[in-house]
Amino acid sequence: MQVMDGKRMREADAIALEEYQIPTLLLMDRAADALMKEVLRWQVKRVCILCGLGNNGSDGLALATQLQRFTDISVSVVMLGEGNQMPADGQVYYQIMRALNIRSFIQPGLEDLRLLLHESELLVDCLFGTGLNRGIDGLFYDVIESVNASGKPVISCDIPSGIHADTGQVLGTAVKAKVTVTFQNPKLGLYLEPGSLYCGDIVIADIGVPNVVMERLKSGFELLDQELAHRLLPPRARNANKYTCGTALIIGGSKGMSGALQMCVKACLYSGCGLTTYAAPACIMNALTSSLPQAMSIAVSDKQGHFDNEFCDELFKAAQNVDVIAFGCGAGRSEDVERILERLLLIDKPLIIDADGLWALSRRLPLLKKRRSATILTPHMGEMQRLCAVDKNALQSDVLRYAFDFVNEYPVTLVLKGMRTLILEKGRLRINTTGNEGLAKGGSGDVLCGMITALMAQQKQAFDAASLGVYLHGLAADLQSQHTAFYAMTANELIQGISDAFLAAMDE
Ligand SMILES: NC(=O)C1=CN([C@@H]2O[C@H](COP(=O)(O)OP(=O)(O)OC[C@H]3O[C@@H](n4cnc5c(N)ncnc54)[C@H](O)[C@@H]3O)[C@@H](O)[C@H]2O)[C@@H](O)CC1
Ligand SMILES: Nc1ncnc2c1ncn2[C@@H]1O[C@H](COP(=O)(O)OP(=O)(O)O)[C@@H](O)[C@H]1O
Ligand SMILES: [K+]
Repeated sequence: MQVMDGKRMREADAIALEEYQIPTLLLMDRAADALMKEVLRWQVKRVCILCGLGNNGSDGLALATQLQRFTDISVSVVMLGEGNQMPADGQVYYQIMRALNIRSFIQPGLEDLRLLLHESELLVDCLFGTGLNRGIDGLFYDVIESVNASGKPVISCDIPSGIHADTGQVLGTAVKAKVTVTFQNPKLGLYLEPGSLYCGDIVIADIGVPNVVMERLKSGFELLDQELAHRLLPPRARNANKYTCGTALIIGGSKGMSGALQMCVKACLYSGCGLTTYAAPACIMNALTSSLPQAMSIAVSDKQGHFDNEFCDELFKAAQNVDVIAFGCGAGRSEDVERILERLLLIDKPLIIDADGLWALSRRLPLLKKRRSATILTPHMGEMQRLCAVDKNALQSDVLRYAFDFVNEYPVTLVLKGMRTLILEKGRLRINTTGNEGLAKGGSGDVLCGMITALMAQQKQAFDAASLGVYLHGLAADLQSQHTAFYAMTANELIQGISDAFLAAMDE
């Protein structure tokens, strides 16, 4: 499923009209059908629809007429301007609404509005959609604040009003919805923070723009959902052997951080890698070997609890002989760790860099340009800030631009971790749909690194391996959360959930 920006959605509507003779009015009727379906699920008797002055508001008027014609729900409409200020299609529904005697309030005072919201059981937010293009103020601001203060459940039409469709930013204020019914294709802003925190559950409704139109408008943005994940699963032949399933070397750990490496290796073992070897400083080997009997190990002499670069010959020899290398989990920060990363970057093998490996990389970014094999980076927002050398606010307010700038400059697959993890390569973006707040604990990222390493060893396509790893990691958390409280979830539970995640993804 493609994810769209506002500009492409407008183009889609225009092409539907001009080349396929599909009038906007028909699309609006379908949009209103989809909204009505959602309203009916709430089993309420009194609904208030708040309408702005564009097509989003017109969808709201269309919904009002449908609810009046097809249900016994009592409908009230709040309009933030006169009927003749609406677009032509909206005026059609406005006239029907008048003829049907639907209760409507044009620019009501705030006290009246609050009373109306209070007596309603469900609100439908049709103030702004993809046309929002400046900060919200004046009456619109007060209305949105009143909607949020009412405590009533809200269904947003297309996108919560106040959220920018392309960036997910709040322009002044925004409606907090329980559900967003988004039309044709989901909008970027529904998945980027903070928009992702305002939209509630997302329902995607086909309103009848022909598929050929949407395919023509290739955005390069894709929703990482069950359908896609299923397609990305690496085949496992009946006559597979440990070598055909890929070999991986995972390098990491340091004094006090053996757990990070252990989680990463375990996740790799649980995710289908044929042969997994890990390399760690000798001082933590005892802590690892008994808990990782299925993996092979290389002990490297240590220097104050970290790898000693002088004694890494066996490690680099092994690195030459595996399909994939992962570096960083729990490796700590030292000059030797930086040296080791430098040497790994020169090896012509796929390389996954995580955690402290990303710290070392941030001081040696130009080396990425010399890479001849795939490189996957898995930063969280803090690590991304360091890689881009920007402050938190700048990154958060325009995360996609920074992420695309990065992959345009460096030949990498970028896994930008967060509530909705983003996977990027030049010109391509996938947005993950799995995962939950149970993952907000140390160790979750190490598990992800191990899973991506295993999938890379098996299918060798960095963008796909990274995407599938992110999807399954979130799905493992979602499935585990059916019987484990978010509070109680640790990397152990997550690893235990990997098998169920694979089974679910294998389901057609
Ligand atoms: N165009 C089409 O063919 C269809 C559009 N649809 C709906 O139309 C929406 C997009 O419609 P529009 O492009 O008319 O845009 P909107 O309905 O989002 O609103 C745009 C109007 O609000 C004004 N505006 C923008 N920001 C403002 C602000 N901060 N304060 C006050 N006024 C502001 C604009 O100048 C414009 O007049 C979609 O989200 C979707 O809900 C659907 O009806 C399906 C068909
Ligand atoms: N609230 C959340 N919702 C969804 N996923 C989350 C949430 N919090 C954390 N995660 C996921 O958990 C992982 C955490 O990674 P990271 O911050 O590197 O953890 P660690 O410190 O354990 O390595 C990422 O994959 C991230 O997407
Ligand atoms: K809206």
